[in-house]
Amino acid sequence: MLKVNSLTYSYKGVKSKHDVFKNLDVEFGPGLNAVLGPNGAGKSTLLKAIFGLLKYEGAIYFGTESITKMKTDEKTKVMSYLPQMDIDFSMLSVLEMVLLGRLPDLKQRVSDEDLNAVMDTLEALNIKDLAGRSFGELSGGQKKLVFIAQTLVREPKIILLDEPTNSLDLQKQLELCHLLHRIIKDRKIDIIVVLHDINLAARYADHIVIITGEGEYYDSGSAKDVITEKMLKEVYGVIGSVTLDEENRPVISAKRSVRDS
Ligand SMILES: Nc1ncnc2c1ncn2[C@@H]1O[C@H](COP(=O)(O)OP(=O)(O)OP(=O)(O)O)[C@@H](O)[C@H]1O
Repeated sequence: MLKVNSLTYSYKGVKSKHDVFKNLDVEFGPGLNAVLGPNGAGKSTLLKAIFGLLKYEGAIYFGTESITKMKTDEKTKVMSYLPQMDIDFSMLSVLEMVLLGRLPDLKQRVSDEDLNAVMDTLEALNIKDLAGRSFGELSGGQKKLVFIAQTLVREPKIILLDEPTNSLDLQKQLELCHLLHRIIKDRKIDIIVVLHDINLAARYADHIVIITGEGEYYDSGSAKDVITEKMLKEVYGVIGSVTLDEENRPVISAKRSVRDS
């Protein structure tokens, strides 16, 4: 699976430089990986680095292959990526938007295989009825599901999703996590997902990576091992309790910020 070795990255502006990571080491596990951490920790930056959108120091490996050294077209075959920021308007239909997800493999003519893959993905996300609608007219949550479909319609080895549950209602959040599990099982791929909902991560993730507000590695492992009252306080600055549900998964109840006495 993916391994990040000694990742160092700073955003360089015209006047200033913002250090995000200094020698960050992270190892992901098989299946569904959740990346947790407070605002500004560097979660999106980590996904961008993995997908090759940033010039960083360090090395990222997929098994024994160096992702850092891969050419862009090789990288897009191995991975697909859903960024946090989506475009909001497009004249394309939902079907055409999702078809764009297969762009790296598309021939001059769209094949039945491409169309079937699009319709199967729309069906899996329960949005087949939107196929003919214009993307620009959809609600925020429906647009999000279309972008998720665009990411899933290809068949890469790794899928990177930055806050995919944002703007989805509760039922769709749960259905999406369930679907990700099904995809992992059916296609034998690995998924890395940035989440803010700790309970959702605890319920669905096979492996959790926690980054501090300073962009440092804090902990990783099973939900039961890493989601603790100590972690909530040290990483999120929150006083809360952690209990185990009937499936032995941690459930957090946040009580107050450490800043509020
Ligand atoms: N283009 C940029 N130029 C300068 N600084 C940036 C840029 N993008 C992000 N940053 C800074 O880098 C740090 C990490 O940002 P990043 O978006 O990776 O955090 P995050 O953990 O994904 O946050 P959030 O949970 O709020 O989405 C933040 O301090 C942010 O202000």
